[in-house]
Amino acid sequence: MTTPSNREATAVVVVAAGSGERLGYGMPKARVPLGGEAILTHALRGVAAADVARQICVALPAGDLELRAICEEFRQELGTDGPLVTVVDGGPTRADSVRAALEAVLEGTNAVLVHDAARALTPDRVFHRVAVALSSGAKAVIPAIPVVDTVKMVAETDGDDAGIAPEIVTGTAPREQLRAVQTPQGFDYETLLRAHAAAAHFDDTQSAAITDDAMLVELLGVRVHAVRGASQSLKITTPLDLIIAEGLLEGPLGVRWVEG
Ligand SMILES: Nc1ccn([C@@H]2O[C@H](COP(=O)(O)OP(=O)(O)OP(=O)(O)O)[C@@H](O)[C@H]2O)c(=O)n1
Ligand SMILES: C[C@](O)(CO)[C@H](O)COP(=O)(O)O
Repeated sequence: MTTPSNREATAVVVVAAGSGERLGYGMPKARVPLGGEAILTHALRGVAAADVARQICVALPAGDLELRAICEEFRQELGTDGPLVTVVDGGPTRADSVRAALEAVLEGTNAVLVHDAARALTPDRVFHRVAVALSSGAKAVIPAIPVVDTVKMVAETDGDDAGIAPEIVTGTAPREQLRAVQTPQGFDYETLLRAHAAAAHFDDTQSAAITDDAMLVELLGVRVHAVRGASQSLKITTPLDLIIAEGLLEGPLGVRWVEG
């Protein structure tokens, strides 16, 4: 495997400030137990194991002392040799949380990987593919996997059809051109700062339409490269995802069963 060469100027931003509404545990998702430990602990271990950065900057729900304690325990677990772990208060949207963390990266940082804590089982090789592409000159890199379902566009049904079904199909997307996009997403630091600065002025509708960092960079006209992601990097969003993640951890081969 090619080794990323820019570790000393790289930071990984871990966004963990979400509320976890769809998971429905009544607590921030980063705190929800997975295999007996918090989702955030798994995510941080994955980032540290990949060893692509000198700093991990974690965005947490403001005032969440339990998650702060989890970060502190993780610092102790790493000891003095590991990356610097810093914590910031996240914001009301994912993009706000990313922005808050970007302001806290170390002087001299020129590359940032933005990672969802919710993708707690992301394997090293995905971090490496992203970091290597960045070191090779990309300004923006995302991990992506082929889409297995047929994807259609729909609209709310009106007129004569309204009594039949709530939605009507308006088109079918060409599946061979579609990819399901994951994190960590890697960026040239200045480019990502510029992209987020532009988005800070979006109205509520525009902000709601921003679902990842690469979209903001695309809006600047910067080329975004895609490397291979992994099914194992699933975003723990619903109760079913948590069951799958537990299964990955506890299965006979643990998380090692997975595809390349
Ligand atoms: N204001 C926010 C919202 C989301 N996130 C983070 O962004 C990642 C992806 O978000 P998602 O999976 O949607 O998490 P939640 O917002 O917690 O989920 P939900 O929408 O179900 O509440 C998660 O690691 C989440 O913690 C964040 O840091 N700050
Ligand atoms: C960034 C992301 O994980 C890429 O797939 C995803 O868009 C986050 O979406 P969410 O609705 O904030 O979970």
